[in-house]
Amino acid sequence: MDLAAAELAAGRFLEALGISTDSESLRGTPGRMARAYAELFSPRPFDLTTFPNDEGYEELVLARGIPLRSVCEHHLLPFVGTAHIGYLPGARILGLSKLARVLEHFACRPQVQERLTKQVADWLDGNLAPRGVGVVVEAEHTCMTLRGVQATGTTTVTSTFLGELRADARYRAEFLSLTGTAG
Ligand SMILES: Nc1nc2c(ncn2[C@@H]2O[C@H](COP(=O)(O)OP(=O)(O)OP(=O)(O)O)[C@@H](O)[C@H]2O)c(=O)[nH]1
Ligand SMILES: [Zn+2]
Repeated sequence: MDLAAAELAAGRFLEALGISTDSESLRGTPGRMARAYAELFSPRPFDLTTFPNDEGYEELVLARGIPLRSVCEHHLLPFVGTAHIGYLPGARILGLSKLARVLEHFACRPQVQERLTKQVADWLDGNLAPRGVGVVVEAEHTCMTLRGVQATGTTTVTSTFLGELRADARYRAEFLSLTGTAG
């Protein structure tokens, strides 16, 4: 990332939109814009901490209501909401915080909600080798609610189910019921 170049470009962007940055209050705005977007596009590294599933726990492990913030790649406006991420353990279980960290990892980039949902599910599937994975994301896209069609209050729901959570309707129903997304 080149923050100085981003600040220069942000200043030119505002100028082109007829927004003067001459006042004391706006003087630092191009720099703040550059730093704000840099922050939104900088995922924090994390360790994949897993433990042996010594007890042979076979049921759903589910983190509900994980806060989500990302940026839509079409308008670079935020979308915010919650994600529910769960898996059916195989030989290993995952450190619980990592479910939120995986989400953050894929959210910190220009995104579309469908891809984000699938990337989280595929990452868990590939790195943890669980028997099944489920990811449901509910988010408000400000490009759709604050501007454009201005569909205030609309939320978008996306989901990906893999393995036994895809194949076995009982597990999927349990996931949807526990997350309150069964409809
Ligand atoms: N599928 C999908 N679309 C998204 C997402 N975030 C934003 N969009 C949509 O991306 C589309 C871009 O459409 P365009 O017609 O190129 O842009 P636009 O003229 O600003 O469209 P309007 O928002 O309808 O005014 C819009 O329909 C947005 O709602 C997302 O996560 N997934
Ligand atoms: Zn958008």
